[in-house]
This record gives sequence, structure tokens and C-alpha cells, in this order.
Amino acid sequence: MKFAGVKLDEPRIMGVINVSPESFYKGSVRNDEERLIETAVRMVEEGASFIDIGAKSTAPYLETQIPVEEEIRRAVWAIKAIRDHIDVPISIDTTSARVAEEALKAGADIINDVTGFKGDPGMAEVAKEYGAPAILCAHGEVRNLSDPVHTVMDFLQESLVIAEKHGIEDITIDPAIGFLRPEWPPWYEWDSKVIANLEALKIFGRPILIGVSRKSFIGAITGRKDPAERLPGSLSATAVAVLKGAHIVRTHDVKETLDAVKVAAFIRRFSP
Ligand SMILES: Nc1nc2c(c(=O)[nH]1)N=C(COP(=O)(O)OP(=O)(O)O)CN2
Ligand SMILES: Nc1ccc(C(=O)O)cc1
Repeated sequence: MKFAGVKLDEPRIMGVINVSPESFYKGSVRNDEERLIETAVRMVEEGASFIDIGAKSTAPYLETQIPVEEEIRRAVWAIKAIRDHIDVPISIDTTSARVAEEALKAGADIINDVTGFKGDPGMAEVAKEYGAPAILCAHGEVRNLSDPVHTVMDFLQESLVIAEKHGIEDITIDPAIGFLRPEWPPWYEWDSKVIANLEALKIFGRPILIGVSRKSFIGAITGRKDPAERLPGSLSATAVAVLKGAHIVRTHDVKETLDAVKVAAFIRRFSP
């Protein structure tokens, strides 16, 4: 299996850099060019196979609205700055087709759309026009409260239909940890059920990407309010996700996560 030209014979790491000061984990934010380049280069040296650039937070519990022009300015600045310093594919984490298009023009390779082609009707068109691989997250209004796994699968199926209609083949699916928050069950239970049953997504025959890094479900389980204190919890969730079949792990902490991934993948070899 491959995604964006990267072989997925072993689990890969996607390093996250945000150029959005409002992002939920302040340690992920870079707004100085030198530090931005240094971080991207270090992440690749530490073993990242992809770099994800976010120019606007999508945290469902934060006030994150900014003008699209500002998101474009941040995204284009960051991608131009790092493009010639690293040799791995760069994804643009955006729900806006205009931002995606400008980012691809600036040198990004992959569209990372947390609305799974359902937010901006122009997004699949842009992916098609630029031949861009895409990461599609499970997205929609939760109706079946008792079955997180099948809800996620239904949402992903809808996104895959949109991709297929546009002839977009190179797709990675993502269960959108932290994004789906019905009134009940509590979201940390929802996220835990999805991770515990991640292998169900293998039926799509697509690469599976997961982002658990420092997220609020880890805070809820451990009592760690500050995302800066959630690395051990993130590594634990990462190990479970790899054991259950994740191909790509999206993280703020490349070095530590790669060790967790390697150990989980090695142990997985001997699982029944
Ligand atoms: N495909 C995918 N994309 C994502 C995911 C995720 O799980 N999967 N999580 C995010 C949250 O992390 P980030 O550090 O970017 O937070 P922010 O939205 O506050 O910037 C943002 N983007
Ligand atoms: N964009 C996101 C940022 C953070 C979280 C989370 O903390 O659960 C979820 C989504």
C-alpha cells in the first residue's frame, strides 16, 4: 500500500506544524521563519514521512474563525518557507478549497480535509484539478449515538463516493478523533471506542491515518488539562492505534511517537 508515493509497509509518521496561534497545543505553533524551517527539518531527520501544515485551528471547542485571506497568507508563507528544505510530501490541513489551491500552488502535495470533501463543494474539484492525494476525515451529523464505529464508517463511505465521482484515487481515510462530539456518549468514550475498533476500517482497503496527539480525550482520561502534559497518554493511544492497524500517525512529537510506533508494530507481528 502507498499514499502520495510513500510506501506504507511499515507505519509512518506525519509531523504537525501549525502556523495558527489559536491552535489548541501552543507547542505546535511556529510564527518565525527560522524556527519553522528548523522544526520541519528536525521532524524529517527524526523520521517523519510527511509534514502537515495547519494555518487555522479546527478544534471544535475553541473560537477559531479567521478570514480566509489570513489563512491563505499563513499557509502560503509556511509552505514556501519549508518546501525547499525537506524532501517529504507536505499536506495542507484545511477545509477551504481556496486555501488548498493556493497551498498546492505554493508547493504542497496533499490535501488534508477534516470535513472529508463535505465542507467546501470546491474541494474535490481542486484535488482533481491538481491531481492531489487527499486525507479524508469522517465528518457529518451524528445520528446513531450508540455505534461510533459504524457512524465513522458511514461518514467515510460518503466521502469515498465523492472522491470516486471526481476520479480521485489516492485517498487515506481518518476516523477524526476529537471531532465528532454528540451530546452522548461523552466524546472521550466515543474516541476510545473508535480507536479500540480501528481495525474495522480495514474493510475500505485504504490507508488509515489517525491523529490522537495531545487531544482532549487524553486530557479527560488522565485529568491532564494542559495539552503540554499529554505526551505519555498520546503515546499509549498511538500504540493501540498501530496495533489495530493504523498506517500513518499524525503527531506533534515525531521522535517519541516513532519509538512508540516501532515497538507497537514489532509486537503486532506476533499477534494472532
Ligand atoms: N486528518 C486529520 N487532520 C487533523 C487532525 C486529525 O486527527 N486528522 N487533528 C487535528 C488537531 O490537531 P492540531 O494540532 O492541528 O490542532 P488545531 O486544529 O487546534 O490546530 C487537525 N487536523
Ligand atoms: N482540531 C482539533 C483539535 C483538538 C481536538 C481535541 O483536543 O480533541 C480535536 C480536534
